[in-house]
Amino acid sequence: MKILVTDPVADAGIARLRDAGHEVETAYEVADEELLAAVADANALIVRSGTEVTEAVFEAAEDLVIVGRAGIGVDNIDIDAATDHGVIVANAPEGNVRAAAEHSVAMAFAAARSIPQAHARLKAGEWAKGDYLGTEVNGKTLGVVGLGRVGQEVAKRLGSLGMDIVAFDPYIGEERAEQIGAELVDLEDCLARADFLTVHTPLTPETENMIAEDELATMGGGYLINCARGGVVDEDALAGAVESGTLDGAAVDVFADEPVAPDNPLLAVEDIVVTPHLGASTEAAQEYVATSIADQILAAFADEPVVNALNAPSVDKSAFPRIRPYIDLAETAGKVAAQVFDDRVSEVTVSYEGDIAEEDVDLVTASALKGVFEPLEWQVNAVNAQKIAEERGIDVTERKSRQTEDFQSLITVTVSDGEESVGVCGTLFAGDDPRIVRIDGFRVDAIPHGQMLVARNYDRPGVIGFIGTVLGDNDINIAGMFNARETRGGEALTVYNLDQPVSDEVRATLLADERLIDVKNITLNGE
Ligand SMILES: NC(=O)C1=CN([C@@H]2O[C@H](COP(=O)(O)OP(=O)(O)OC[C@H]3O[C@@H](n4cnc5c(N)ncnc54)[C@H](O)[C@@H]3O)[C@@H](O)[C@H]2O)C=CC1
Ligand SMILES: O=C(O)C(=O)COP(=O)(O)O
Repeated sequence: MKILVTDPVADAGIARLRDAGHEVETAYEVADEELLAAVADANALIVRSGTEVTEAVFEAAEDLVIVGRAGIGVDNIDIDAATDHGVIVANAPEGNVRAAAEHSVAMAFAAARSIPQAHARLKAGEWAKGDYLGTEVNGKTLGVVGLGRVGQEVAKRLGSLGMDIVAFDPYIGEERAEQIGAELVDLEDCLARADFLTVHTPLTPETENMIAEDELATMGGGYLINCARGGVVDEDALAGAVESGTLDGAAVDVFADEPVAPDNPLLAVEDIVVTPHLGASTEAAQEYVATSIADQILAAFADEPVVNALNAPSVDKSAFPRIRPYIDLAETAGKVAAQVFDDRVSEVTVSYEGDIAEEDVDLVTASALKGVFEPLEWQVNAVNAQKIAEERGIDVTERKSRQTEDFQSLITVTVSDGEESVGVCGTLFAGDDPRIVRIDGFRVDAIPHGQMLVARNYDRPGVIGFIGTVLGDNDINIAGMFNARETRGGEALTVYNLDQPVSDEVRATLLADERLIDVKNITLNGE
């Protein structure tokens, strides 16, 4: 497999991929056509914040399985487009949290004690001791906007240095805030009370420019620190507020456009400390995020759970071995159901009975949908199956029951057009041997494999012989068969394993016999 890396990541991550036998290619600072050309034959792409992963990238990269973000923020990745193209997007949300928190604390001190400004003057030979009178954090109030992973670590660190903590985060519980000693308040209160305001939200349509002129005026003094994302704080407004003395200073690590343009207003203001997006740039953080992304890419290649996938059903790693065989079984049952039904599907029900009903089955249901949709020739995988169902107005229902009649675990995929329906039940013999045990109510025992034929016929003497003769005359070898009937002389269903598919012509010959009701080719993988 080929992995393209377009932002610098730690060697340890690259080595892990190469050691697993994959080809890793680096192409830094590529964009537009160059990026599209580089990614065209890639199976995985690794980025940090420097690469814009747009819809065009997913269109150009037909074999792409996963985009790994070696870090947290994914605002540079079009996740909807990834989902549409069935590509997993995963990040490494833990590895650089401490690095980002420490940098935020460092930036608070840098701004409050004018460290970079004093440093520059001293290096230039000037002893400007009298020009700097700093602010202590001890006894002051820290306002945290976004009390997530990084925000909490900053709160803990600055709390231990004697600061009172107020926080604005509509999506965090009181209890969690209390545990770290933060008082949850509304944004207005947070701004008004903060001597230091530190921003730690992701960049989303909701947070874009959430701190602008009015909000800075509400602060009315103190320091603003932004080590989250440029674009959350309005750059012109911040430059203006510090320049005019509305704020005492600011420290900014992230910018709306990176690399930052020389005429960015924040660069021109003496009391704004800036760093070039260094929050995650520590050895430990980079090693952690690079190896975490490498592991997730290897998992994706092996069809194993991708632990930090942002657009795919997740599953607990320890539970995965238990559900793994059911993922394939559900896909098979879905494929058989769709091919036997052969009509417009508007409803899909996936039912779980027995032991499997106790598991987290999101991935199994997605796999069943993949099976249902695949014969219809849509580009489907477990990442986009649910979304495709939604977009096409197909109702998906999941049912679970711990009770089961005959099997330890049973999965039934039922497809319907709102009136007619076909259900296909699958189970695992001896824990890993897949069997189809019911098709449209008929009890069968079919090994789902390769090319199959499902024939519906009236239970009359000679029918099976007739089918065998027609197949034989046409050089189609029967590898196995199973016949089931409702009642003597009633309807019957026969499942054949064949060595090759039945042509339309042969099908027509079979259907010309009045004893036959229907004949369906079923194509599965695994030949
Ligand atoms: N400068 C750097 O190098 C680094 C920057 N980051 C950035 O720091 C930010 C925070 O990262 P994490 O803490 O890991 O994310 P997180 O997802 O753990 O926390 C974000 C918090 O923001 C809150 N939030 C979302 N919308 C909000 C809104 N409208 N108002 C108030 N709060 C809101 C969420 O509820 C959540 O608690 C991200 O933007 C990330 O990209 C992270 C690491 C390094
Ligand atoms: O992880 C994040 O969100 C960061 O902002 C770090 O960005 P970087 O990997 O240094 O480009």
